[in-house]
Amino acid sequence: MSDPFACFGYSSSSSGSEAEGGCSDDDTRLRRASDLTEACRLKDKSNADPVALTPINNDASFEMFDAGPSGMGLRATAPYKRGDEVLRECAAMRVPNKQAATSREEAERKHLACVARMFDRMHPSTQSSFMELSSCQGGVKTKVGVYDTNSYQLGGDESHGGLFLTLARINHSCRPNVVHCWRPGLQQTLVFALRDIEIGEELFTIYGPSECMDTKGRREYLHDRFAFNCTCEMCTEGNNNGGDERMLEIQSIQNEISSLVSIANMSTTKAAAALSSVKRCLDLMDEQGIGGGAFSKSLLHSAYELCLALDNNHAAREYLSKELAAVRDSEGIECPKACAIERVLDSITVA
Ligand SMILES: C[S@@+](CC[C@H](N)C(=O)[O-])C[C@H]1O[C@@H](n2cnc3c(N)ncnc32)[C@H](O)[C@@H]1O
Repeated sequence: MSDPFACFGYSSSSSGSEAEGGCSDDDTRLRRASDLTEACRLKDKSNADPVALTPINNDASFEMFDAGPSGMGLRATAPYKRGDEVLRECAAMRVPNKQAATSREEAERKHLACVARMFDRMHPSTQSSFMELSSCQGGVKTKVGVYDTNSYQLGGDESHGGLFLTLARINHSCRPNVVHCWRPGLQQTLVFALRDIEIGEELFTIYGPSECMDTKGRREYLHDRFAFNCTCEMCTEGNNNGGDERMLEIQSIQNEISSLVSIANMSTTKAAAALSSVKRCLDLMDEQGIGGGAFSKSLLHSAYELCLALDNNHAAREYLSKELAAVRDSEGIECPKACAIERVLDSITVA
């Protein structure tokens, strides 16, 4: 899977170097305690007796169900508040993304051999859970087909991918209600609620693309990259409520903001214009239902920098506080990035 937030200078799959920065993942306070020691009991497709599927949270507040055209999915069995931790999980399999090869065929052969080797190392019960997962490659289900359909990037450098047996059951939405985040310090992927979620609501993360696109662009991207026709709420709405126009305007503002080179040395007029674009973009994201922390934190950071350039420390502080809330909600309360922002917040003087 790709990293939908990488283009914002943020990575959903990496929180950067977690060994540094004074906040250890060991003392991360969880809003929802979790432990990987017990098997979770999830319901099978027929809705018959719950079946033990994969080693995940022993207090998981979700279950697996038949989500219709998108296959199996996970839905909430308890309400979540924005920022709640939904899941944390270790990879059942890790595979390097790029291996030295002289041709595409050789690279594919090596990839296939690596997945097969890693599969052989897994416990037989993990092997069966792995083979129960879906595959976007038609015909006979293969190990590599299952891996390629369900794996996520581990970290922003994209050197390795990993397959998580429970995360793999979360379907995609272009308007997700959860966000996943690889935490190198924990060597786990964590999933957080992007907004309040009610009992019975399906959990959706975002597989990509990393930039805002209209329905046609997103559908093409998802089809090319993951071989499915997206049936999510936003794609079904299309431009009914002006969604496509909003997404294209958001994309254009994001491009404009990311092309700003040195905010610190910018003229006041330019900085003020850029700040009003950022505000417009944040409003559009809210209207489009993608205003959750994972999407907005990079823009909030730009707004903070622009306010500093405009010598408005008060507003800078407000934007940085909002960014901190967004980071905590989407990466964890005491993730290293949140700790770093806290230190900067403390250093901003307001007259
Ligand atoms: C990582 S798996 C998700 C879990 C899967 N539905 C299952 O039954 O195990 C990805 C696959 O789910 C399906 N899927 C996920 N999100 C979808 C969406 N928005 N629209 C249509 N199919 C989707 C596609 O078949 C895709 O290849």
